[in-house]
Amino acid sequence: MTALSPSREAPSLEAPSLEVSGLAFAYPDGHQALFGVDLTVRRGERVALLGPNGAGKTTLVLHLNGILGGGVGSVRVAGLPVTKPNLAEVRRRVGIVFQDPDDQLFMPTVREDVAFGPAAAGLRGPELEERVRTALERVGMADFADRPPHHLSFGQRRRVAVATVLAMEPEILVLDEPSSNLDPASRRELADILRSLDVTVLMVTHDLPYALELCERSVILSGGVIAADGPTGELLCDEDTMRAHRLELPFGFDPRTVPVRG
Ligand SMILES: Nc1ncnc2c1ncn2[C@@H]1O[C@H](COP(=O)(O)OP(=O)(O)OP(=O)(O)O)[C@@H](O)[C@H]1O
Repeated sequence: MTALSPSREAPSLEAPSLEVSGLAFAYPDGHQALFGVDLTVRRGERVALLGPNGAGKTTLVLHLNGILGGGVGSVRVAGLPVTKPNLAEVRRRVGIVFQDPDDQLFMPTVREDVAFGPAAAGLRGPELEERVRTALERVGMADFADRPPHHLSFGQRRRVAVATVLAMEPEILVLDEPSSNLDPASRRELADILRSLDVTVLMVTHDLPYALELCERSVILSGGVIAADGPTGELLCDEDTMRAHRLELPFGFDPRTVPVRG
């Protein structure tokens, strides 16, 4: 891996990608959104973060790269505590793909959007070009490098948004509703891309079949606490747990009959 800056601290290879310990957080208006969340995600795992509306999923995700902070407890990314002095390195290690790709794409061309993060971190010349090319190839968008992002379809823009994050060579890729607004073919293609990546993934989703397809493990966050954590297939078959946390499978979908791909 190319060093982006001389001061960059190497991630600990022994540490889990993500360690959240006792995280409790109230918004400034006093609303308590998290009540002591413990979550460990090991290197290379793909984990779905499930839960009803208002459960605290976004609040938790915004703590992973320090957009929110100041509560109780701790978050570590590859061993590095998420604290103010570490924010630049934490934000390189935690790549968040937001639900709306237009929140992440703002440059005149796809190439410039994907280059933006690594260039801001100091990468230049052939190394930067190589980083951009690799990231776009990984999402199947190499032929679109010179196009303006706003000329692309929604599904293509989402792939480019994933590439902007991959270009930073993150420790963990966090995706917020990655399957939303995608047609069935784009949904499947994105699943194939995510499955092919050699990176830890935490995926926030209400799309339970997508969670089953992509993530061997799921965590249910409900009422600001982790209510369940286990193999996705088992959780989705646990009718009491599903009902208790307002999780519903699509009509006719039977998780017992879906083969889980590695
Ligand atoms: N800026 C804010 N100020 C006060 N309360 C907030 C704020 N943002 C979110 N909340 C509250 O915190 C709780 C958790 O919200 P959060 O957005 O984290 O849930 P979520 O699980 O991501 O929900 P959804 O599935 O609907 O996206 C909710 O009760 C919400 O109303």
